[in-house]
Amino acid sequence: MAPNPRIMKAFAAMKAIGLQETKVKPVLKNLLRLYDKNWELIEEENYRALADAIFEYEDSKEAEEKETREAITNESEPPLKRLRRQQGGQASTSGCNSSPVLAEASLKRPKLEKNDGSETCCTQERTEPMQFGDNGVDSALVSPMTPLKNTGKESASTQTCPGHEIAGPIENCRIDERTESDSLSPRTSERLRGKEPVSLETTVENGSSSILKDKGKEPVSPQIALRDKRSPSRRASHTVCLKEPKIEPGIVLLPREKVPNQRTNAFIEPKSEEFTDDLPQFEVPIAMIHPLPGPPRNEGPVSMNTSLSRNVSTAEVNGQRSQASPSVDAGDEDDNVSGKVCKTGKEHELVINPEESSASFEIASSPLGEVKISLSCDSALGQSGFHVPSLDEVLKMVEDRCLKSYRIVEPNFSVMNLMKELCHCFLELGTDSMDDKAEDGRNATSSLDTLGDSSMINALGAEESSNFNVSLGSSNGPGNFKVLVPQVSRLLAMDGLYSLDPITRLNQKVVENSNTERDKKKKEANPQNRGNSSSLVVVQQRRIGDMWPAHDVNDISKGEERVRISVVNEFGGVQYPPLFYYIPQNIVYQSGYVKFSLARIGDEDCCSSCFGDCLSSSIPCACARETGGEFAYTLEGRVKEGFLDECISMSRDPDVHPRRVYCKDCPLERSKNDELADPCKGHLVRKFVKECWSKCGCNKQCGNRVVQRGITCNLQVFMTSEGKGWGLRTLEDLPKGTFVCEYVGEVVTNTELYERNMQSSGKEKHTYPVLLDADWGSEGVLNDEEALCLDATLYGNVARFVNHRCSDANMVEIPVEVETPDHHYYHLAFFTTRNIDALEELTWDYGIDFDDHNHPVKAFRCRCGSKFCRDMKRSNRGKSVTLK
Ligand SMILES: C[S@@+](CC[C@H](N)C(=O)[O-])C[C@H]1O[C@@H](n2cnc3c(N)ncnc32)[C@H](O)[C@@H]1O
Repeated sequence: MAPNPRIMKAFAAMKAIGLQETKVKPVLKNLLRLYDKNWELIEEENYRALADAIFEYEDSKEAEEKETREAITNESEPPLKRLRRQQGGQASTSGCNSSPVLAEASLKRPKLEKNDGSETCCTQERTEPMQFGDNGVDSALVSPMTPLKNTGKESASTQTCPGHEIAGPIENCRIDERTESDSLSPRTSERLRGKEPVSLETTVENGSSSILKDKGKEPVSPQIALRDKRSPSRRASHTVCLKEPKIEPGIVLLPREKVPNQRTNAFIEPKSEEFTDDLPQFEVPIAMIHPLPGPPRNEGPVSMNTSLSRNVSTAEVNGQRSQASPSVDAGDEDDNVSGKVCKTGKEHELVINPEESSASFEIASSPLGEVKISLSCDSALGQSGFHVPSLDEVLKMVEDRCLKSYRIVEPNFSVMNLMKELCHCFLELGTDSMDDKAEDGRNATSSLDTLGDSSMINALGAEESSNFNVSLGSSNGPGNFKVLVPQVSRLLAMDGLYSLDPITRLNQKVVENSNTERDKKKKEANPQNRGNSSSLVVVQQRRIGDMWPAHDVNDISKGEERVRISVVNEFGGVQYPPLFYYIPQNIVYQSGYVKFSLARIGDEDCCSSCFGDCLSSSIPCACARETGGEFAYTLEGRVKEGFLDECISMSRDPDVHPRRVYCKDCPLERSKNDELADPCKGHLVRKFVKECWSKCGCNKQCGNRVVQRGITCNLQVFMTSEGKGWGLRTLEDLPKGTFVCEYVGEVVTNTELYERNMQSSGKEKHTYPVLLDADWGSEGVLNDEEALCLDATLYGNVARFVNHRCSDANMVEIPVEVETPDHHYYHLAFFTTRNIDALEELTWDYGIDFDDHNHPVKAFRCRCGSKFCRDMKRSNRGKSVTLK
């Protein structure tokens, strides 16, 4: 590609004032991005903006280096940046302390467009550093702006793209990682869409972005679509071979236009940021959460028409104004309502007499929002042998009756929730504006103590205001059912959360005992162990605009998995994750080409003559071909150590794995800066596991069918303490190599993902797309309509809660072939990288390069707590704070 004359001019201008290209290039890149490639702004006043920016950058870099030096001196430890370079593959797997770090979303956009132009991609095994550079921009490889992008694991030159030197047909330089296995049994060459599997041709259209991942420590994979903003005459054609399947979760593909500030940040990023332990607003749901409309006000046998201004409330029963209950104090004449003013004069009470004259129903709230419900029923009076039944019994019976009588289809319906709903409605109706305290609502804490102190006074007292108490009346009196709800802010409705999480209280105990009573913790944390009180603790989350399914905190999978997966927040605040639909298997959204058919599975890709369990056969069947003629799984259903270790090493220390594909013009790099793209850093050739499937003769329990049988571990979604938002943990000890879960989501094309991101606000804190790029290098030309991603934002499984951990994550992702030998679509499965104790958080390395300041959008600030954390500034800040 001919050097851009404007770039050359800029370099020349800067050279004239003593600034070398190496310093100029990264800053220029960012400036171009910042100014949307408006060269005029850069060229103005003899490149003043550029010069200023370079000096500013130099200053901030100097300050940062100073800070780092100080931290190193203080701690007698090598800088984490170095650790990252040197120890990526030797990460410790235990004893990681959690230094809190802030999080932020990392946003990218995919667009790989097909090009029928020149072949610009090559794939090859790289052992020698190769030189690059014909356009005067290669100096970026050693740019100060990206000191760690090249990681030190390999010299700058080793990352340079050979493409400029390697001409000729792609076939000549492409590598097929399945050579060995193919020699055992020819791999099907059939390709979806009828394309020859010889090259991946991608037209990267300028003026837009595309990024997926740049681990910094390893090659990157393209995740970004490139939208054409250029004139056709300026389009560049690039053929790209991609073979690096490192998946990028937590990276969402967003149009650059939506993140102008982040672009700005990227430019000035080298300055350290203020450390704060404030929790980021993780609870901002991924999906738009609208304020809930008030629940139906005129439904059911009792219609309440309340008009609450200050202490005023009225009630009608079946259209008639209610009679004051015996408890009503008629002294509230000023308000001219039938209601009670308590001694404090600050409570109002709504009294409804059901049709039975002998029953009364009371609901009251204090100015602080505490709500009391009291149902008095004297029909038992005079009946001999009356005893007070247990609350559980009563609730169960009522629920059974309600389910039958009112044809309630929601299996998680509970009276307690009904009562809570009542309280919420009362609060909602009695409050002027829902908007004022929307934020507070996120922090509202509540819990359920079904057997706790029944004293209404205590329950309403300030100290106890976070308890939810239920009690029955005295044994010799009428059944008097009282539900006290403290300040459960109606504002929780903003998040669709009626936050009466019963598990919270149990788990508060877990926290208290965290160091000493692990077994007890396990028991308490697992709602499956909580005996028959579970009927009380199913919390029904309200629907948002009728669009969203409620979460069931006892089992977020709602029975879709073989095990229940509970949800807990031990810290109060929002009790439920953002709403999404739980799906146990990937589902195609619309255009993704995922076609399974038996006809596509050749004899060499299945074991039709097998019977029972393939693993028990002395000769491995055809399904072991993909893994070199040996099954990847042990008889216990774990990934074999050797295979696993190789996958782990590939993830942690990719540089020791030379098998890569290199793009001549890497779309990922172009996505960062399409005019001054860095050379491709190479894409790892990944190892697949192949499982038996329907065309195989074995049975479902065959040892070579692990991922397809789904989750079997006891898992729990929990609120992390480090500020990473929700996370996933195990409730049982897991040996190394255990399959935990698959990353499940909607199968979307890059184009669809791009379109989604165009519509997103760009403010999402958590992001959930992952690229299925593990086999791109062998797929020939993939354009955006063909390249697939998994998006777990709206539809997903528990894997969407797995947080990132730098380098020493306790899970690794392995691509798994199940239904189709074509690796265009595959399953992404998580296996443990070591023995994991119950209650440990499950993590995986997203492969984010936190130092890549060239990214148009910054990654979240990492709070992984690993001593190998690659988010340098975050880590250093954490340390300096610790030292104080
Ligand atoms: C796939 S989601 C993981 C679940 C997420 N924590 C939640 O609450 O839904 C990825 C997002 O989690 C957050 N996250 C994951 N790992 C993190 C880490 N080590 N530090 C800070 N935030 C993290 C980031 O916001 C990221 O975009």
